[in-house]
Amino acid sequence: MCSVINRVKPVQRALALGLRLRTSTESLSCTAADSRRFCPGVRAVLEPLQATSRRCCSSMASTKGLFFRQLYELESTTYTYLLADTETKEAVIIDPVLETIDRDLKLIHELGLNLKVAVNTHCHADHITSTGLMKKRLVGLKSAISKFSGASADIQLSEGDKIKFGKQYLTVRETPGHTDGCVTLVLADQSMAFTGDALLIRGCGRTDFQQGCAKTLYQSIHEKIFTLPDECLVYPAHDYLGQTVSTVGEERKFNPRLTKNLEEFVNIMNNLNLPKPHKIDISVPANLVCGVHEL
Ligand SMILES: N[C@@H](CCC(=O)N[C@@H](CSS)C(=O)NCC(=O)O)C(=O)O
Ligand SMILES: [Fe+2]
Repeated sequence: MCSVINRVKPVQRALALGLRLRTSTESLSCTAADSRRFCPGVRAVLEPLQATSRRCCSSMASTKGLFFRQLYELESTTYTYLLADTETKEAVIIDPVLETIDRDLKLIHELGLNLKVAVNTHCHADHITSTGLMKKRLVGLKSAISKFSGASADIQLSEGDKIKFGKQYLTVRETPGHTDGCVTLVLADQSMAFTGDALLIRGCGRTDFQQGCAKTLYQSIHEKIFTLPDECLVYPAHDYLGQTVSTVGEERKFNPRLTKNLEEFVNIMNNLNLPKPHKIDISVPANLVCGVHEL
């Protein structure tokens, strides 16, 4: 019994801290097999942890028929997400970065995917999107961004729109506050939310440029993201501490900014005193035209 408790406690600690667990097969599979032999009290602790571990693997999908991959761009610390219908091979890419276009297109080609839409969660200030260049390289690809972003794209998104790929789709939830044109993209079964720079893991997007507004961001996150199921996985556009994924439940409980009341939140956001993103002056104008100067 003691040795079992000793194995469970680090897992609980890791979950409480929001750290990524290794996959169930690596860290919990033997205990899953063993768990049937444990007393009900131990099983009650262990089994939800095994389920969470399976769900929290940052690059796997638990939705049937969904391919999912989290990709990373080193310089701007950006996460790009590739999702596809495993049957039809239709795919969507979220927040692709210019520097990693060759890597992303190679992967799409190797996997035999038919990329339908390249979507930006907002007009990024810290890096240049690859959506415009991708359109030049992939026939039929459409770019998408919020109609409130001020940026040009083939598809101007607004609240409730669906981005379809095969039998799967993402629903658009407008989550302004970091910028006017920020959207969160939610998978049909609400198991995953791509929050851009609105909600970050244990943080949130800054509100001191690009029409940022702390009050608006607070309302967006509480009304449009924290109303999703607790188990919904949160995939942000950036993480500066190496964290890859969180959940709505975790962020509701542990996010040091969003657990405050509105007044305290506004005060925190108005006193972040962050330096401007070093590429802001080239990124914003470029991203207003999908990262290229003619579409
Ligand atoms: N050092 C980076 C920029 C870092 C930064 O400002 N990140 C933004 C998201 S990208 S617009 C942000 O909202 N950060 C919130 C925070 O609390 O860190 C660079 O020079 O590019
Ligand atoms: Fe941003």
